[in-house]
Amino acid sequence: MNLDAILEDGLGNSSSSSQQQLFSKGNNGLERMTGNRLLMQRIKAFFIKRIIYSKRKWPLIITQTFDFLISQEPQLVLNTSLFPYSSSFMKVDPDLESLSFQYRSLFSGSHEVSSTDNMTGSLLKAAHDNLLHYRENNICSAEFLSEEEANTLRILTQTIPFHTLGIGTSLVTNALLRLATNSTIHTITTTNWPLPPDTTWLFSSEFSTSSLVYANMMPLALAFLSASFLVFPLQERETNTKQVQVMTGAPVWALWATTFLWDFTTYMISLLLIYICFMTMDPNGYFTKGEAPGALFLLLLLYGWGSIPMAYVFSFPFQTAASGFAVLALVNIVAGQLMTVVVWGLRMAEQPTLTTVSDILYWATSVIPAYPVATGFGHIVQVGVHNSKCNQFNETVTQELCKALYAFAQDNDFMQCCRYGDPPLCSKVGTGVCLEEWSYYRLQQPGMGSDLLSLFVNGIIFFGIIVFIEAGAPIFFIRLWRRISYQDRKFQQVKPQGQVREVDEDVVAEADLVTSLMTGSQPTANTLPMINGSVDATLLASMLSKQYYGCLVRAVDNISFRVNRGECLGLLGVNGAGKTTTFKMLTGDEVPTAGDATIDGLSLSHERNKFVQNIGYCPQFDAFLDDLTGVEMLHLMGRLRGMSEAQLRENVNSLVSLVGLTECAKRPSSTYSGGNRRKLSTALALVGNPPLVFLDEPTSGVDPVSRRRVWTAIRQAINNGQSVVLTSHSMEECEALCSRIIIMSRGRLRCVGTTGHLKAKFGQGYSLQVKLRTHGFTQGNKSEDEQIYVTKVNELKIVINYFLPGSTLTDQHKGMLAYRVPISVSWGQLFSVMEALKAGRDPGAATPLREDLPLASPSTSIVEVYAASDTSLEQVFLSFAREAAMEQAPGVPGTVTDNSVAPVASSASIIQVPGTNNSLDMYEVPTGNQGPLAQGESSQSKNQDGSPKITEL
Ligand SMILES: Nc1ncnc2c1ncn2[C@@H]1O[C@H](COP(=O)(O)OP(=O)(O)OP(=O)(O)O)[C@@H](O)[C@H]1O
Repeated sequence: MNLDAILEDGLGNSSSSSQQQLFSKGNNGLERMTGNRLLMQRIKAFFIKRIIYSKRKWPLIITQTFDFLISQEPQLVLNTSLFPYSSSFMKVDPDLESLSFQYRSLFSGSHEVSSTDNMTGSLLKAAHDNLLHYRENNICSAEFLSEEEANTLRILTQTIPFHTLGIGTSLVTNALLRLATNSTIHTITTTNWPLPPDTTWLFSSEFSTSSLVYANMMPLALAFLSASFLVFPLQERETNTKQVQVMTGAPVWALWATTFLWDFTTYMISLLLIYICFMTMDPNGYFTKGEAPGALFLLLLLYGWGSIPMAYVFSFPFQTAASGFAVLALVNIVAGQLMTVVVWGLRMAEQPTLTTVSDILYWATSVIPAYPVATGFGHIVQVGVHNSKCNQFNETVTQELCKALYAFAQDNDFMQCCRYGDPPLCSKVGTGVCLEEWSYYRLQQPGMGSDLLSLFVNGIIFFGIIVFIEAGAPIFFIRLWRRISYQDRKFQQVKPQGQVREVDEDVVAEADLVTSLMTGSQPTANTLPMINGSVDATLLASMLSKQYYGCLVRAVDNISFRVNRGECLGLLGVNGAGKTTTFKMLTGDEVPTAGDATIDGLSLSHERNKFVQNIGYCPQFDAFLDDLTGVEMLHLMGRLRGMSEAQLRENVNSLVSLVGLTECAKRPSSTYSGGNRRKLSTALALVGNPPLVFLDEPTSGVDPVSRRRVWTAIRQAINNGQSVVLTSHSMEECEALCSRIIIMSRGRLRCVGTTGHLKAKFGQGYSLQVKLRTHGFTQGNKSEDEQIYVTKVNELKIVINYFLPGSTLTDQHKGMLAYRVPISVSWGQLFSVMEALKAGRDPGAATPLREDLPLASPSTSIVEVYAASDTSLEQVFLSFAREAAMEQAPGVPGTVTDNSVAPVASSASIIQVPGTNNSLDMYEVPTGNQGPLAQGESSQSKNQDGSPKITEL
């Protein structure tokens, strides 16, 4: 089976009858793997994910692998050919004509040398004539001066172009060589080659500039390589993909272990390439002689062990891969380059205080792997330099040299290398010290033992930090801090914002029921009507609250509810009501400030991991890896949930066709439209049939046809016995799917019950929507039209209140009025009044005529069209939303936005209407913007039967 087949289908049809005992009958009739087989399947799923990701992200992998090559520098030969057109001057005293002749012979072709008696004058004139040409082409001039004591050869070089000093020196030395040999055959070539430098320092000092160069250049390359390992875990965390994977019950250590193994394997490829380069391109032999190759390999290996988990730790605090990568690369560069120079510089000063500071900095910076690897490179070079001091010449030359030095210069350092003779020659000289080779691994500097140890410890520390974070230690410390700092008590004292509302009796009864189910106590009389037979609840959420750090208001305030088995519970509320926060607490993403929840007895606060394993979660923002296709993501989640390959294929295929993803299922999800991404998120929550499914706005942005397909998938899950909690801003969706609904407002539960119950309780009567004509009353006079519109709207309100007694204005915009009409008004009455108004007729034709009414005079009707319907869930929802808006800004009408219309009185307004018998009638018009009818009507505005109060004067 090829790789693609494995990637798509997993390990193929490996389940056989003999393996059946490895499965357990899970929820909803699906068999789930258990024990080691499940663990192996999950590890396999994680690896497949990384293979696919790496396959799609090949540019990143290539960059990771070849990143170190950026540090290679070519060598540069310094001669006049670097400047195509040079012109310079030469001043020659008569005694040095022959030398100057040789000098001039080094210039040919486009290079020009002019003789002068006044060098300064000539240079100034050249600069004055053409400054640009002077700066860029007058690279070096020379003076050959014959003076009394000695002849002087002076070179005057430009400072702006690079390498002029080197070129000038090369010209002069070659002129001298030609003069000395009287031939043009021999030349001295001058090169500039920053890495590696020449070897003249070999005998001068233990400290080598070359080792500093290595210590600086290699970490630069490695800084980016190791920082790149942060990208994948950060993406997984940031997109919530990690959370949904862990919620399947897959052990988080397996996730990290597979991530590390994969990254380390990738790193090993880079390591081997770096290693081969060192072994093949090492002219000085620092890394190829003796123990050096082994030491280098170990250093690079341990750098991977230390730096990869450090990248993982850095993936936690950042929100985007770009910022995390940049900061980590910077930290690596500062530790690996800047600190190396600082520590070595302080040590070079050879002052006790500075040496102590340098030692402290050395150990402090060693916690960042970039530093020990940098010093490790330096130490390899230093030890190599030390060990090869005596290997500069072959045996014969060394012995001859030693004899000569022993005779004439016993204090020469090279005497340390004279180890032949008995006793060895080196032991007989004044210093009495024979050079001993150092081990690369010794702990004493410049051995690299301490560097290797630091890297090893780094790995353990960073893995320890990951374990610490994943074990929930931060949560533990947050709770501890809350307890120590009395935050819990302060939380209890926080008063809910806005006015304190009466709590609905159903909400109280639901909370009582949850408490009695959680504690096993007897249900109270309140709850008995809610228990229709026995209660079989999957989820119980009890007194959950969340107060975000630094916020005065609780995002969720003491809510209790249950979700029955095989039930779809709708969680409704306006933006910011606290729905997502509720989901986040129940999925372990946020820690509740107070309260607890259980799923089949597993407690959120005590068994968080086991609790969340039962949940399939479709978060508000899509949680999947964009580089994987829909099918690959579904396979990943199914495998993590322990499905066998055969069941998985079937389940995935059916979900893909159910939600309508067939066309794009095999494309990377980065190419999906917004609606298709939501469909995939829903399918991911449903795959593997988890017992409880949280769907946070699953169909936002999904077209109406596809939405119904998603509904079918959700209904199928409910029919399977799965429980679903759904948030949606589509009331149609909630009515179609949910058997019970809870409405949240400003963090609190406002009502709970079946849709029928909520409509009956909070939405009595009908809803009437009237679309108004806003112009066309005059012959195009806009301001007159406006005035007539305002008058007519006010008249219409009076008429509706009169002919449809008890109607309440619930909403008003320019061009629209919305009323709630009580049941006491019959459908027939409603339609005949509205039809008359629409036709511009007097509604008196349908009811006893009152000639004094303002609309009785014939004119163009303001009613363009109207619609009347039974109260919908949306209207119940809107009434709560309006109530919340009014609470937020008391005194400001919730949704009345039509400033052109005279505002509806805040409690009741009195409008005078001319009467037929010269008497004045006064109508009290009830205010719009009231809460749900069940919360009580204004006694001022209504009679007891609900009709408008009319007072005749
Ligand atoms: N991380 C946070 N820090 C501080 N406040 C937050 C945080 N997350 C949410 N909130 C606040 O908590 C309240 C509830 O937010 P939440 O996202 O739960 O609402 P919601 O009902 O899901 O809204 P929507 O329908 O827009 O998704 C809001 O006032 C929000 O500003």
